[in-house]
Amino acid sequence: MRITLFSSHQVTIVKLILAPMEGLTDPIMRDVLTHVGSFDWCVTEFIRVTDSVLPDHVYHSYCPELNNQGKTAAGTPVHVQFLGNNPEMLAANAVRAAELGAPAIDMNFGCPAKTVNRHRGGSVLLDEPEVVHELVKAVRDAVPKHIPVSAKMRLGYMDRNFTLENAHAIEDAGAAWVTVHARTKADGYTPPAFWDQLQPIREALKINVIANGEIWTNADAKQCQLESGCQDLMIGRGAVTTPDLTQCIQLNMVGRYKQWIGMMSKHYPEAKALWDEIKRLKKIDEVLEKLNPAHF
Ligand SMILES: Cc1cc2nc3c(=O)[nH]c(=O)nc-3n(C[C@H](O)[C@H](O)[C@H](O)COP(=O)(O)O)c2cc1C
Repeated sequence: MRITLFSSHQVTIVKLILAPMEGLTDPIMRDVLTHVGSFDWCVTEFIRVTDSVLPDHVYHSYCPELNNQGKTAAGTPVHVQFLGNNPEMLAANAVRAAELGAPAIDMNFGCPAKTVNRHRGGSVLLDEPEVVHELVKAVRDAVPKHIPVSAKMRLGYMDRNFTLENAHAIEDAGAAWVTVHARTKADGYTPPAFWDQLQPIREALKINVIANGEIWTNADAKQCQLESGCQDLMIGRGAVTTPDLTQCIQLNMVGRYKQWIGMMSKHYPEAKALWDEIKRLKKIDEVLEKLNPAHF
C-alpha cells in the first residue's frame, strides 16, 4: 500500500506475504492464518510439473481457493506456485491455472529437497541462470498480461556465485517481482539468514525484491528491513508460530510513521494531513482496531 501526499514524499506501507510451505501452509492453514493475520497475499505449496498439463482436480486440491475467485475465505489472494524445468509444460500449466482463476503465478527456484533437485527442479536450477531465465520467460510469455508472474529464489545452490545473475535472469524474463530467501541451498534452514545479502540484489534490480527468511518477531522484521533495504516481507514459519505477527509488524510500522510524521510536522503543516490520510485507509483502521495495545 503506497500513499503520496506531497509530490516529493511517498510513504510505503509494508506488504506482508504468507510463504508457501509444503505440508504446512496448505489450504486449511491458509484459511486459518488469513483469518487471524493480515497478509497481502499467500502462495500455494509448489505444484510439480513434469511432462503433462495437470488435470483440474489437482489445481483444485492444491488451491481450492480457485472456487472463490482465487481468494481465501478471508479475502486474501492466493498465488499458484509451480516447480519444474520443462518450459513448455510450465507455460501450459500456468495458462491453465490462470484460466481456472489464479490471480498470479509464482515459480519455485528455492526447494532444497534432494529428490526435487535430483530431477533438476527447485534450487539446483540456480546454478543455471540461463535456464531460470528461459523458464520464467516461457511462463511470462504464455500467461495473459494482466496476471503477474513472479519467482522465489534462494541466494544460490551450493554458493552465491550466481546470485545477481539469477535475479537479473528473473527480472529480464519479465517477472513482476522476486522473493529471495536469504540463504543458499547449502545453508539449508540453519540460522542466520543473510539479510544483508539482499541489499545488492535490491540495488541491482528495478522490480520489487521481497525479503524472506528467519522473521519470527517484530524486531526481526525491522532488522531484516534495515539490513536488506527491502520494505516487503514474506513470512513462513514465524506466521505459523505467531499467527498475529503481521498485526504486530503493521502496528509497529504505524508507530514508526507516527514518529516520523511527528518529526515532519515541525517543518511541514501538511504532515498532519498525511497522518489523517493514513488513518482513513481501511486496512490500517482494521489493523488498529484488531490490535491488542499490549503488543505495542
Ligand atoms: C516445511 C516447509 C515447506 C516449504 N515448502 C515450500 C514450497 O512449497 N515452496 C517454496 O517456494 N518454498 C517453500 N519453503 C520455503 C519457505 O517458503 C521459506 O522460504 C522458508 O521457510 C524461509 O522463511 P521463514 O524463515 O519465514 O520460514 C518451505 C519451507 C518449509 C519450512
